[in-house]
Amino acid sequence: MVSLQPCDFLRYTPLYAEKLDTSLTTIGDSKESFFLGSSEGVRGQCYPNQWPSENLLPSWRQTMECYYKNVMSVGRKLLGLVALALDLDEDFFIKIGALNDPAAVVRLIRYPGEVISSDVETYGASAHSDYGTVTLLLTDEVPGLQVCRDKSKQPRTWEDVPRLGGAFIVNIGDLMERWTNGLFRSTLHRVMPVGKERYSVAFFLVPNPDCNVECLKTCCSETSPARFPPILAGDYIKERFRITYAT
Ligand SMILES: O=C(O)CCC(=O)C(=O)O
Ligand SMILES: [Fe+2]
Repeated sequence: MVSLQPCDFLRYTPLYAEKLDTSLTTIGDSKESFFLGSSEGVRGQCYPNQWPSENLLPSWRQTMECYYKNVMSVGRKLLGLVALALDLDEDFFIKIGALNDPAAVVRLIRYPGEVISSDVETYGASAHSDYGTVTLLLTDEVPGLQVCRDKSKQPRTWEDVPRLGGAFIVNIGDLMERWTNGLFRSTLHRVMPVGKERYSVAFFLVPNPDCNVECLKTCCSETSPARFPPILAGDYIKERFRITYAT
């Protein structure tokens, strides 16, 4: 069994390395990407980012570190709003330590314009939901992103997600679905190839690996018992990554 450590993710991932829809028997997703984590805290020291040389990309490191800090601050605020919506204190997720040293990552993604062959079923990103709490996504003007509003219904219907200038697209992640007992359903989405190069920047707000994700008290009752057993965020994420890169 492959044992992936958090540091293994902070790197470049080549085309077809990942298959987000693990039920597919086709080749991997047609995208390449670069992952960046926090430069601060214990995590930043234990799992340093891999920076390209300053000569090659002047100021890139500072730009990305600044982006990471700012998007993290938006993510924290958003989790405060989620907590309020769930009848919890605004700082609930802070108080339980979910964001003490979070394993949140920024992912810079490039989808190539050309398709390898029209006979092969390929996706930029095959159907999936993100693993963490919420995802804040920025895209360029190239279409391709689609959402399935009702993931329990077959056959699935997909809708294009338009880009809104100056706004983030927000996805609910699977850990949030577990925390809320399905009240906040994780967003099933995919990226279709449209024959044009496309870029996006995703921020996956993943909590501390040692954070115990168990049904929130405001989300279960005698008539609506917890549907998911408690799990450590780190164990959950590691397993999802393992499957995504193994198939
Ligand atoms: O590129 C996009 O618009 C979406 C990317 C995505 O869903 C992901 O990386 O999880
Ligand atoms: Fe995604």
